[in-house]
Order: sequence, then structure tokens, then C-alpha cells
Amino acid sequence: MPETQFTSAQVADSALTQPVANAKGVTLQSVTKRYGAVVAVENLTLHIPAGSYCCLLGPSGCGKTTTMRMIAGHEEITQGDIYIGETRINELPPAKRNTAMMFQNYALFPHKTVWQNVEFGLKMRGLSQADRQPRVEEMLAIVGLSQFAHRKPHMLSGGQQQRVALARALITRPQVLLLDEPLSALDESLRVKTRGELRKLQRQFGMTFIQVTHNQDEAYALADQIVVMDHGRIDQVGTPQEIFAKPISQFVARFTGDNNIFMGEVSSVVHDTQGHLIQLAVEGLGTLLCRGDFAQAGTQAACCVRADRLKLRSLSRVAEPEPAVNRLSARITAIEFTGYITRVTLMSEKTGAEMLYKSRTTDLMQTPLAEGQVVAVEWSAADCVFLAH
Ligand SMILES: Nc1ncnc2c1ncn2[C@@H]1O[C@H](COP(=O)(O)OP(=O)(O)OP(=O)(O)O)[C@@H](O)[C@H]1O
Repeated sequence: MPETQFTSAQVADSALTQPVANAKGVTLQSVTKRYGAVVAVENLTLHIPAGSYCCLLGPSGCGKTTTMRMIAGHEEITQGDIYIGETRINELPPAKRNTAMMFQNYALFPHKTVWQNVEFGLKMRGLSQADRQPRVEEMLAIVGLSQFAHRKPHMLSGGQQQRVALARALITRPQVLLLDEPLSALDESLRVKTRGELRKLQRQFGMTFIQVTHNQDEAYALADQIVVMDHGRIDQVGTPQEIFAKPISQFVARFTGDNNIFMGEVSSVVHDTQGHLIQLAVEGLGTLLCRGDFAQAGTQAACCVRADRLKLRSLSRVAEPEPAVNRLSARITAIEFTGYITRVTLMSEKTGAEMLYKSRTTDLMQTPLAEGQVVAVEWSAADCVFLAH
């Protein structure tokens, strides 16, 4: 079945797509959720600005869904407070919170038509047939499903069902829309297309969107603010660019990108015009130079360098690279062509540690590499990010 896309014209013509005048931010203040002995969310404090797109990102079981369900009111808060705008909502029933939730499996009513599914929220609010009619029509046009209005969900593709779910959530014009892995049921190409449309709708509606995802590419593409969670706690909050370029912990560096991580002990910290220049003594590799905001000499820490920030130099004639900071020799153990990018796996000659280098395939075509080849691997201190924990 061909996918109908949202079109700019449909969206621009719609009165519904005027920004939600009363979009509200969400604030969590020291929020904890326990299930018996299990601490699902621990002392979480977070502000999500009004009208922004926030992604809660983290591995399975880190507490993302629980956090969202507490905001929606589907889960009681054990401790702490949640505010929508200025209003404390701890005790408000879900229907009074002015939020809407879009579920992973879409949770459409199977026996209702697309029209009836989308109309449902307005009916529950007691709007008359005459008032519902133009709003449903308009919403179906926005999501490009007008011609499917009388079909049942099982007669739609996954992408179309996803749009019905989105239309059903948006039609009541909630102040906050909560989305639980909304793209996970779609195949790769549709997922990429649909996330662009989701972002466009969020911008045009000016609504606060909070989305749960375990996929960092999705979070990078969609979010104004990414909240990286681990074991019920927040590890880092930042823009996609900050999370990508400046992870603050080993967990974030591992989870959000192809980072090479080195563990060691801080041997010196020098403050200069660009911040802190930190020396990290790494067993087997000597001293690495990295940059960070704060470090304390004598503490155990780590640093990371992204796979695309390494530089490789052939060592065909010289067995060892001349000694220098942030340089080591490594053997290429695998070369994986993935299209635009080629991934090169290396093994440090001294420590046996595995490293990853990523290059544009076209660049590698100029200076080909071969499995088994020994190369000098180097990187600048500016690209080497200090990780305090
Ligand atoms: N009703 C429950 N009773 C007991 N433990 C629960 C309950 N719901 C969630 N948990 C536990 O709380 C923790 C957080 O769960 P949560 O569903 O919020 O994680 P998540 O990050 O959304 O994971 P996923 O990506 O797999 O959905 C997990 O350890 C989970 O097992």
C-alpha cells in the first residue's frame, strides 16, 4: 500500500497548526519511583522547556517509560513533585493533566474506523457532532489520511496506523504530548521519513513533545534536549550536539556514539586559555592529553575520542611511530564497508585494546587500507574528551 506523506501545503493551510498558545513546560523535582525493592527512577530533577522536543534516551530498563508514565499520570509518584507549567500535578487524574500519550503499539481501537479513532478524544470531551466534524476532517488532512477515514486499523500499513495514533493524540491539542517509542514498529526507511514529519509537526504546533527512545540517531534527529538515563538516574542533559561532541561520562560516551575510551589516572591538570588541559596516565600507552571542564589529579578517570576524529598514517617502513602524545601503533583487524562510511577496527600493538576508526568511504579510496596492516593512530588533545566518571 503506498504511503501518503504529510505535505507542507496541507499543514500550512490548517488553522489547527497554529502554535498551541498555552504550550507548557514540564518540571520534575526530585522524583523517585519504587516498585517494592526496585528503584525504577531515582531522585530525578529535570526541566523541559515549553514548546521543546525532549527525548528520554537510554538502554532498556533505565526508567524512561516509568518517567513518562508518571508525567501522564498512569503511574503514581513515590516521592517528589511534577509540574506542568506552574501547576503541581501529582494528584491530578490523567484526563485533567492536558497531556496525551501515544503508545508504542499505537493502541488503536481495532473495531473503530480511522475517523472514529481520531474523533474519540473530542467525543470524550463532550464536543457535539457538528463541532467534531471539521476538526477530524482537518486532522486527517494534516496527517495525509483523508482517503482512509472509513477503514479499520488492520486495513492500514504500519506507517498509516502510526499517523492515526498521532492524529488521535494531537486532536485534543494537549499542552504536552508524550510519545513512547513511536517509530519502533516502522521499517528503517519509513522510520527516517516519519521522524522528519514528526519534528515538523512538533515545530508547527509548538507543543511540548516528550519522547522515549533507546535509539540515539532518533534522539539526535528529533530533540532540542536529550536526557540520557542510566539505572533510573540522569547521566547527562544537553542538546544533541553537546551529547555527541562532549559526553560527560563513560556511560554516555559508550551509549551515544562510536567513542574510543581510555581509562587511567589523572596525572596533571593545567588551566589555560581554552579551559583545562588534562594528562591521563593510561597503563601500557603512557600519557594521553585531553580537555575537560574539571579534573582532580590522582583520581581514576577516562577520556574518549570519537571514531571519526582519529587520524591514521601508514607505517609500512617504520615499525614504531616516533614517540608523541596521543599516538600509538595498531594493527587493522577488520574493514567494514557500510556505504557512505567505512568502519575500520584496530588493535593496539602494545595493549591489545580494540579501537574503531570511521572514515568517509571516498576518502579511504584515495589512501586504501588493508587488514593486517600496521598504522600509526593519532588524535589531537582538542578531540580527546575527559570523562570524570
Ligand atoms: N510494574 C512494575 N513492577 C516492578 N518493576 C517494574 C515495573 N515497571 C517497571 N519496573 C522496573 O523498573 C525499571 C525501569 O523500567 P522502565 O519500563 O521505566 O524502563 P525503560 O527504560 O522504559 O525500559 P524499556 O526501554 O525496556 O521500555 C526496570 O528495572 C523495570 O523492570
